[in-house]
Amino acid sequence: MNTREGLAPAVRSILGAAEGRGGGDEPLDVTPRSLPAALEAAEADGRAPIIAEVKPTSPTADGERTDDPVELATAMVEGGAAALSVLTEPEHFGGSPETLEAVRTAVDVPVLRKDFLLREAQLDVVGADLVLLIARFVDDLEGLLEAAHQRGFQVLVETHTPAELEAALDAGADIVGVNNRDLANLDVDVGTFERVVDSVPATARENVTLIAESGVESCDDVARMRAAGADGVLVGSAIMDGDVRANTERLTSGSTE
Ligand SMILES: O=C(O)c1ccccc1NCC(=O)[C@H](O)[C@H](O)COP(=O)(O)O
Repeated sequence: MNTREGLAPAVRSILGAAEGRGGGDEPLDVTPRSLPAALEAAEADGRAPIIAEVKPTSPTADGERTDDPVELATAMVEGGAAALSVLTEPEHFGGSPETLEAVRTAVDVPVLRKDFLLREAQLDVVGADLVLLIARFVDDLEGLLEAAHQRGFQVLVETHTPAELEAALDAGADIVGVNNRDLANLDVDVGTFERVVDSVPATARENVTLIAESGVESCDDVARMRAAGADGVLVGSAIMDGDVRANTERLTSGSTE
């Protein structure tokens, strides 16, 4: 573990649970749907490149959404989402590997497995088009990134600081997220993406797909992330809260109504 110092109790609890979770029996071999291609296709089609997240609950959410995750996911795709993110973390986010499997079967867009993966065997629990590795929490980022790539996964390496972004690029990440949510205290500041991306020379980010994560609520927020260099914008709460299809449509179409 990189460091747990100063982490919010909820995040310490998430990591404790992640350490105790097992893995798969043998290495998976996945054939992924391309995230960069899906983001580009959305743009070419006049849609903002949104990765919509099926997040039944979270430590910062009020209550839990109990409707069928496959119906939610399908509504997100009908609303124009370029890709989906599906929580598989069970204890704090109400997700499961089975949910991801069912969603991935039902849709034809790339699906990210959103979880707190710490060890190689945990990659082998369920197939997905991408897996998330959080730079702050993974001890051997380069090793786990390579292990995921060997299985065919695309990898979204999540960062929050300039140092983490540089470490992700040094480790060979080609899809990098900047989380506007600080996992130390769960505060959200949508200026984080701009500051972190600005701190790294443009040449270092060439050929890297950049994803802005968390705290995006409005079309103005989406436009702001895109102007700062985001190739895709990952949105959870603002889509999960209310009519999922209408919320996705609003953000992908850029409508301000
Ligand atoms: O969302 C949380 O409450 C949370 C708490 C502790 C660790 C991680 C958490 N979220 C992870 C995420 O990255 C978000 O689910 C994702 O970026 C979407 O964020 P949002 O659009 O703000 O729901």
